Amino acid sequence: MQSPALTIGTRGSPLALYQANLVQRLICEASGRCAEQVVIKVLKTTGDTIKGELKDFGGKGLFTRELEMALLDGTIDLAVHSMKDVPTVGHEDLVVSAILPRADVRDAFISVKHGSIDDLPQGALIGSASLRRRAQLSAMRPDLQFCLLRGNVGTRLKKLEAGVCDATMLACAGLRRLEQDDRITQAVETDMMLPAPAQGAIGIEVMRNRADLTDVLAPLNDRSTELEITAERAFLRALDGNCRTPIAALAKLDGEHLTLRGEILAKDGSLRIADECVGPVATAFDAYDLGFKMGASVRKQVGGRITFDD
Ligand SMILES: NCc1[nH]cc(CCC(=O)O)c1CC(=O)O
Repeated sequence: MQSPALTIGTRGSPLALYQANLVQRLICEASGRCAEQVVIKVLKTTGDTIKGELKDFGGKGLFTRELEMALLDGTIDLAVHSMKDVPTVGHEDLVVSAILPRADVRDAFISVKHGSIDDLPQGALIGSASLRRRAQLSAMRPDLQFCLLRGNVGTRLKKLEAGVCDATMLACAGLRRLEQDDRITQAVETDMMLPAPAQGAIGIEVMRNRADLTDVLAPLNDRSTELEITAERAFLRALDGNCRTPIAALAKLDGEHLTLRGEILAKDGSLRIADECVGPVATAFDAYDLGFKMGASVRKQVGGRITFDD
């Protein structure tokens, strides 16, 4: 008997569409379904229609909320997300049930005139809406100035070329997926700039009660990436639920051991508290525990020195 068609919900940006197409292809390969049995449905999300600063719109779940509503009302069977955009506290009826192998986790520095962050002239203008990137750059270079550079990756690169700002920062992973990685001026090493929790990872969210999808999705899950981003997101969860605080985290699984690095910064970069820990991790629970404990410990170290908006 032929199984009913599965519907993948996605945002309409080129990056989201690429990611949905990738998931469609992987599901077909793993389950032997043909492409007609796995259809892609494009949904508009709030994050795609607003123009101002993300944090002014209650940043939480901006890019994922509509897809989650569509999962809950049965419009779609699977939602494909950049895990970086997925809030750490989710709906109780939903679950992220597969994480694809992670791409390049680094941030990319992109500029027409300047070869690297270190080469930027005094007072250079950086186009970025990301609180984390602004804070990290300010910590390195307090002279830098910032402006908003919103829109999808293509739009941002066009604005940069038009001279709206001196440089911008984007995730290497997204640029690679859009075959725009030849635009990367400097792939910034993670010891210079720690990425956002879950940067570079794609996740597939479904209704928790869809046991029928377990067999379809299990082959797509990458265990190392799953454990790494679980620790990173637990660190984030212990510190902030609103994506209004500059927080970075990166975990690396090496055999049975997970190394987690994390940091929180004041928005203007004037204070940066970083931590690192290593522990044996066999399950996602272990990874969560390790991340959450480090987050709680950093929260203590912060004391009252950084304002949390939650
Ligand atoms: N917040 C937008 C967003 N969500 C995921 C990515 C890139 C791909 C990824 O990190 O998986 C981007 C753009 C960017 O930061 O450059």
